[in-house]
Amino acid sequence: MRVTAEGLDFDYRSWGHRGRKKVLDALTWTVEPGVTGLLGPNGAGKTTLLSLIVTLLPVRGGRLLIGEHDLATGTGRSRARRELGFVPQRFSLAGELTVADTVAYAAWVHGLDRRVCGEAALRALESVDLAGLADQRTRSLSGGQRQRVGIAAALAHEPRVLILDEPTAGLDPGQRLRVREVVAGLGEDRTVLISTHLIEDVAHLCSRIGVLAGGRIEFQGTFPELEALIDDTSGSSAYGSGFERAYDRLIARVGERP
Ligand SMILES: Nc1ncnc2c1ncn2[C@@H]1O[C@H](COP(=O)(O)OP(=O)(O)OP(=O)(O)O)[C@@H](O)[C@H]1O
Repeated sequence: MRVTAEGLDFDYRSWGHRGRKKVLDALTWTVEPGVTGLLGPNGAGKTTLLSLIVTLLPVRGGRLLIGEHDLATGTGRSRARRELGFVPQRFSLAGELTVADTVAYAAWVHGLDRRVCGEAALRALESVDLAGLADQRTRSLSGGQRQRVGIAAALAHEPRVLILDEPTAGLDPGQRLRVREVVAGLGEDRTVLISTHLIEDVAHLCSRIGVLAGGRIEFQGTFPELEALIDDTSGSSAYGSGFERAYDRLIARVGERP
């Protein structure tokens, strides 16, 4: 299932908040099935775009479609919500609940019949490789395990589109790798869109990449295509030369393109 933005505008002022005039400016982009990375400098509007996609913010200008469902209409939004799973940048888990109950509750909130929520939770936990911890209380989990519980909770109602806002931020390298492996598997039969600052994530995970800058998708393509934007004369590759510096260079190069 595709996510399609056509001429999408957004500003927080018309939404009653203080802030910069335009965050998204006639943004046009199609996210295809598989894992797509959304990159961009701090404050570029990545979380805003994800919030519009998952219907947390209203579409006021342009069009946004989840498959055929147009988020500008009430019917479109409610149909789209069944197809959407979302893991926000920060979320909290009720520490006293077990892992299985946490995910079963999320399934129930997403409208599944109470009688099938337990089964749905186990399926989702298997897909993030956490079925072995089903009976453990969430307060005893590591950061990476918590993140995987969050992903399972977003998956339990079997959405075809999964949106992850910085899923590996704050994790240690081992946990990051584990979350990455899980996300890669999920992209085999879904549309997965992840926002990230980590060039390692996009290098290892994303079949397609979009770079958000100046309110628009300034670059779309594969990681090697993005890498090719780095100055050839620097003689270094994005992946091999210090991730953060390389990331800044990549983003700067995208912004400089004619
Ligand atoms: N609720 C809000 N009210 C007013 N302005 C906001 C609000 N949320 C975000 N903004 C502003 O909108 C712009 C885009 O923010 P957003 O969080 O979408 O960017 P981002 O690319 O996700 O940033 P980061 O990489 O730092 O997470 C920023 O200038 C931010 O200050």
